[in-house]
Amino acid sequence: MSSDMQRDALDLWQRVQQRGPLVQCITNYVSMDIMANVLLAAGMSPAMAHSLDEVEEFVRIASALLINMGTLSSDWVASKKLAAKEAVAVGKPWVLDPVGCGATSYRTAACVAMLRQRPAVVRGNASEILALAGAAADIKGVDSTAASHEALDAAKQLAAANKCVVAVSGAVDLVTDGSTVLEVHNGVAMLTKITAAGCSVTALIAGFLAVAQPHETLLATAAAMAVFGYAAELGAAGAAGPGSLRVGLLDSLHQLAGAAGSKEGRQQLLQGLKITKRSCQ
Ligand SMILES: Nc1ncnc2c1ncn2[C@@H]1O[C@H](COP(=O)(O)OP(=O)(O)OP(=O)(O)O)[C@@H](O)[C@H]1O
Ligand SMILES: Cc1ncsc1CCO
Ligand SMILES: [Mg+2]
Repeated sequence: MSSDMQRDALDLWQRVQQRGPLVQCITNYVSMDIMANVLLAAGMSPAMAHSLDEVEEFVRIASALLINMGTLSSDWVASKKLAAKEAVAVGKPWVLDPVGCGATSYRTAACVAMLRQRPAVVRGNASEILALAGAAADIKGVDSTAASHEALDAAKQLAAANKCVVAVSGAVDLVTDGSTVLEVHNGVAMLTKITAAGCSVTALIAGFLAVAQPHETLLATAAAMAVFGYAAELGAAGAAGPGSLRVGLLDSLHQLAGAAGSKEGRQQLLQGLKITKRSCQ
């Protein structure tokens, strides 16, 4: 059975396929390859551009911007701040991935400083979102030690205080604007064994925002997470482990990009995308 939310998510995915947004990624050394491949398989155009000398000009030609705090260093922080400021100035949506927030004081402070640059969406794992909200949080480097629901109050507080959407990834992804909470029930646990799966889904969110109206930000974020998780489910069907899941995920994303163009494909997507409104907000 499909709901209005499934249909709206499908509509956004079709818009992504029609427009093929250019997503500028200021990311980390680990995620560059898989992130670019995820965006390409999803029908978008990735560009990894982080030099202080060109970030502002690049933001102006991009459809949306992703800023990721992995493999952090001070020169990159300067680029990230400049790019975020330009994105806000020219009205391009930008998305923050606070990788490893809470692991060191330097990283936490850098993530909090980026939060002040007005991202449209923040997507992190539960430990990262707890730390970003200033809650006592444990994190194992860049890996979460908490479940998504444990970070729901922190996510709602962050979203309300910063007028943005906050997404917490996990077994169930939670997406909130501070009042409404959407749940995404797609994905497979083995995704946590592929490095930068979370980084890649955050880049996908940026691409969805490029084709969404500002009032659609909450659903566009959930839709990106649902498409990614559903592709992982399809890719996991024939996978022997994380290596073949990584390949299967890319192949399935490409299949779902094509599916947006046929009646049977759209039916498959309506059945596969599992987005619901959380009843107990
Ligand atoms: N137990 C699980 N079951 C199903 N899907 C999961 C599970 N845990 C995570 N996922 C999915 O895996 C993806 C990555 O989420 P995760 O929380 O692992 O991100 P992350 O910690 O930021 O990853 P990374 O730092 O490696 O990029 C998301 O799409 C999420 O829905
Ligand atoms: C493993 C790792 N270390 C810094 S960034 C990154 C990618 C997953 O977040
Ligand atoms: Mg991460």
